[in-house]
Amino acid sequence: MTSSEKGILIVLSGPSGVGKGTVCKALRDCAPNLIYSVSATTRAPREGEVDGVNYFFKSREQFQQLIQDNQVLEWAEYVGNYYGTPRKFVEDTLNSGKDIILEIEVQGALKVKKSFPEGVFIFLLPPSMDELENRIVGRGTESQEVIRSRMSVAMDEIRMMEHYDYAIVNDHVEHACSNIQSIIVAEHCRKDKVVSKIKQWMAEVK
Ligand SMILES: Nc1nc2c(ncn2[C@@H]2O[C@H](COP(=O)(O)OP(=O)(O)O)[C@@H](O)[C@H]2O)c(=O)[nH]1
Ligand SMILES: Nc1ncnc2c1ncn2[C@@H]1O[C@H](COP(=O)(O)OP(=O)(O)O)[C@@H](O)[C@H]1O
Repeated sequence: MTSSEKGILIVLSGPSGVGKGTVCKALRDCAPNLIYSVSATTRAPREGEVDGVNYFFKSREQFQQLIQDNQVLEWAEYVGNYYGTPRKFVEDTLNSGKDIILEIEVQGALKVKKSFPEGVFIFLLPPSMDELENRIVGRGTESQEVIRSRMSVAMDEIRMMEHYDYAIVNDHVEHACSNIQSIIVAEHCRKDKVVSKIKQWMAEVK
């Protein structure tokens, strides 16, 4: 790949508890070249979460400063907290020709679509709403009240699925993972991705 070829920007969304984090973790094995964007958030860290690895944990004031300094590509408020994608890391990764995945909620994804219409937008669905609730309760990281809010947001999020290019049901993590991998492979085979290379060959033949 020449350095003039940009990487692919992949956006993965889906309701809380559907398994986005679990699938992304599994993707690290099956798609080792994929780069992960680490978001900034004002949400408190969950047990085991590490600053700079899972999120950059910020105060509300620090987050507002990031917005003011134009350092986030997009940001959104989700169930009382701010979440945003650091801009520079995404741009540098794409410019270096590497693919990057953003695991972000729907409002943010729609903002990214405006600035990166060529991005690939994937929505992760639960096998059923009951299973979604089982997963979010089973994870044991949120209070009953937060779970209720997240379940009600989930319905609105699923309605926004029409804005995405692909929908994947996370029945089994391995299936979801290999489907995402197949999408990435297919996107690399898009003719507009290879057309510049072909033009170069043609010019050399002349
Ligand atoms: N817009 C936006 N959403 C984000 C970002 N980072 C994470 N999110 C989303 O914020 C929502 C809440 O994330 P989190 O509190 O980690 O809960 P979880 O999805 O249940 O693990 C999820 O839908 C994430 O995909 C970001 O940088 N921007
Ligand atoms: N395909 C799956 N089958 C069963 N459980 C799953 C599956 N994917 C994820 N889970 C479980 O669901 C819970 C929520 O997953 P998580 O990755 O934290 O979701 P999200 O990041 O979308 O909020 C976790 O306990 C996880 O182990």
